[in-house]
Amino acid sequence: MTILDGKKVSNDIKDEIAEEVKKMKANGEKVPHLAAIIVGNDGASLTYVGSKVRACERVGFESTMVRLSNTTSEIELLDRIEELNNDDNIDGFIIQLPLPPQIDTQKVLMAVNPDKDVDGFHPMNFGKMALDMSTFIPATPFGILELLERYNVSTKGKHTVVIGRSHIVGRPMSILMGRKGFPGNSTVTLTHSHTKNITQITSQADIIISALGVPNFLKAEMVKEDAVIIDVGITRVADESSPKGYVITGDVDFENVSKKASFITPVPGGVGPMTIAMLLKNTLLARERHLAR
Ligand SMILES: Nc1nc(=O)c2c([nH]1)NC[C@@H]1CN(c3ccc(C(=O)N[C@@H](CCC(=O)O)C(=O)O)cc3)C=[N+]21
Repeated sequence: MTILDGKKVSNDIKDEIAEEVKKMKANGEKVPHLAAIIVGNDGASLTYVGSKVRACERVGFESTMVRLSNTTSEIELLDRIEELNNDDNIDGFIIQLPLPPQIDTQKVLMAVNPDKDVDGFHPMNFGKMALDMSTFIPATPFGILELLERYNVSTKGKHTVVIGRSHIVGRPMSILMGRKGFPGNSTVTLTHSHTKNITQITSQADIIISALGVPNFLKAEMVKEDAVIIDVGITRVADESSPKGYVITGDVDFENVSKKASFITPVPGGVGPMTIAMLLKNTLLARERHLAR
């Protein structure tokens, strides 16, 4: 069994990006600048955006965090997006999800200039991804592909089962694993809340990508020997014995499933850190595209 060490790989990627930034600086070029809009005070969202800002500092990017109150109207948010779209200093930006209920998420994501959409959530970029055109690939799926690639995990002709059809993980992942090339060429099954007899499906899988958000959902009885297990779940479970008062728990019963797996991602230290590294990678790409405009 091999642990797919997202923490380590993400650090390697950050080092590679930092090298690129050094070269840009040596050439007198402006460094990439990422902005993040965060609406409200959700603890987990603030933690993630904080990690993104710190990651920018580490690789030498500029970053801007735009904090808006929980009562922000859709119009106000659209105005802020327009400002970032028109701000020549900003190469790329993200709107941290989820958004409060008074805001129509799809409408907001459609307002982002596709050339600055480093999350890859705009329908134009999602469509390009589905059509194998060059674009921003959403950071979490992109991170999973990168992990599979760097550990040379074989995907061709394998049966990949994706659990969860969210717009940011499950749906794009199901498209990407079935694309031509590596990592891809998989036969994909997308499962969700209406799937019947999920164990029958997961136990046939060569690769399982679980993006459900139900702690310890995937049990050893549900996976076959030597399966590849990618755990995208990151649920905070209350735990008074830990310093933060909670522990981050994945979708996978790691202790038991890891005994059967050929490769497995841990939580924390697996897919999460990769997400942040790939957001930086997309920002670097956005800087290059910006220069080309
Ligand atoms: N517009 C938008 N883009 C996103 O990419 C986005 C988002 N909204 N909303 C929420 C999800 C979630 N997400 C994570 C990023 C890093 C970790 C991460 O670094 N996790 C650490 C643990 C972090 C901790 O201690 O809380 C780990 O798994 O090792 C997790 C989750 C990005 N998301």
